[in-house]
Amino acid sequence: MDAQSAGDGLGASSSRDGTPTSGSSVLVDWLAPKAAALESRGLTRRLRARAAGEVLIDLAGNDYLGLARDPRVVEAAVAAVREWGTGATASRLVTGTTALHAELESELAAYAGQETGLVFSSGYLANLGVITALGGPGTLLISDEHVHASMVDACRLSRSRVEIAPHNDVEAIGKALAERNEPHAVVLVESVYSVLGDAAPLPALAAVASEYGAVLLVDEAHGLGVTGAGRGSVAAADLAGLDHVIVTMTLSKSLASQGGIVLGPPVLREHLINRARSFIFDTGLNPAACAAALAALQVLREEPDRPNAIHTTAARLASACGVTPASGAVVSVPMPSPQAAVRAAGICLSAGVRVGVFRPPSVPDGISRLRLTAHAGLSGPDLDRACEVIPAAIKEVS
Ligand SMILES: Cc1ncc(COP(=O)(O)O)c(C=O)c1O
Repeated sequence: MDAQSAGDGLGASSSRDGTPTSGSSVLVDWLAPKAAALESRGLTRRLRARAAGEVLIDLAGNDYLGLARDPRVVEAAVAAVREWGTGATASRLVTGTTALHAELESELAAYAGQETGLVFSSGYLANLGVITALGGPGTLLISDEHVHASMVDACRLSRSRVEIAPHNDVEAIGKALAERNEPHAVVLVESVYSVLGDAAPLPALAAVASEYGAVLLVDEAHGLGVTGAGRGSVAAADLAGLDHVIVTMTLSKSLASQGGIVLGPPVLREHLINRARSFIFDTGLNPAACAAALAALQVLREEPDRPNAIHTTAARLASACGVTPASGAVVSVPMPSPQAAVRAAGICLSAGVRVGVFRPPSVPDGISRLRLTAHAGLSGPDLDRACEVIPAAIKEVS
């Protein structure tokens, strides 16, 4: 294509010599109609920067155990910066593995009852890494319809055949496993679902996976620090350490840090070190994040009652909003429309209570929701206030 015809293709946004004309550009012409379409459906997302020192009752963040500002966790991160510097300096396979990464992997594996762990720089990348490393033409991936976007994206990247199973439908999963032609299969679920807040039937899933020679991958992003007295739902169901049950976790919720981990037998860890592209080609997790997660884990070991406060708070919030009690920290309140969800959240915010809003495409069933996260650190008066403000806001917009 010559310069002249390339210029013709630019349309109204550029002059014929390619210089941009005012008021229009290639990107504006391309993206503004998309933005307008989102806006008309009430689905525009906006960033809101938190101000330092802002005082709000927080039911939107995922600091479930209230450890993000715990002095023990903060000091551990600060000490790690002094000791190791501000970054990991390279990928894990080059210079990005420190003694803190190794310690975190063995501590977290031991805590969750697993043989080994491999730390990634986020939970998203942990899911991406393990699923693409196990996936490929000889592997069937069966995914619950409500799994997190990181698992959905991993399925898309994996080059595997993918079957989407109805939510928590063990029979459908069994059927897909029985009818497959692939030698290998992985079933993808969350222990506690991040949007609905309900739990997966793990014992039945592990049994059906075992019956058909498949692997069960459980994302414990919302289980760690919450279910099974903190150790997660896989440990609570006595499935930890089984050869065919593997786990991913994020360090960014209960452990008040950042990062992710894959837990399972040594043969899996070895395979991931050699095959998981989001491990190999990514800079290692910041050592300070490892130190914070280790310190939070230590608090969890020393204060095993901490997760109980999450459950009592979640139960109060669910009852105040008239919804089913949650299996973990996430209380999910269906709303009549995305616009109503956003308005209700706005009313709560002006009354000093921050709640989460989930709208399509973040909700697999298309139903917009308020998402309330129960925190162990919430004081009695703050919880009372939240239980007044949120139902009133829901009533006002419904
Ligand atoms: C179920 C689930 N898996 C994975 C992730 C991704 O974890 P991270 O935020 O560490 O990337 C999240 C977090 O939002 C999640 O809710």
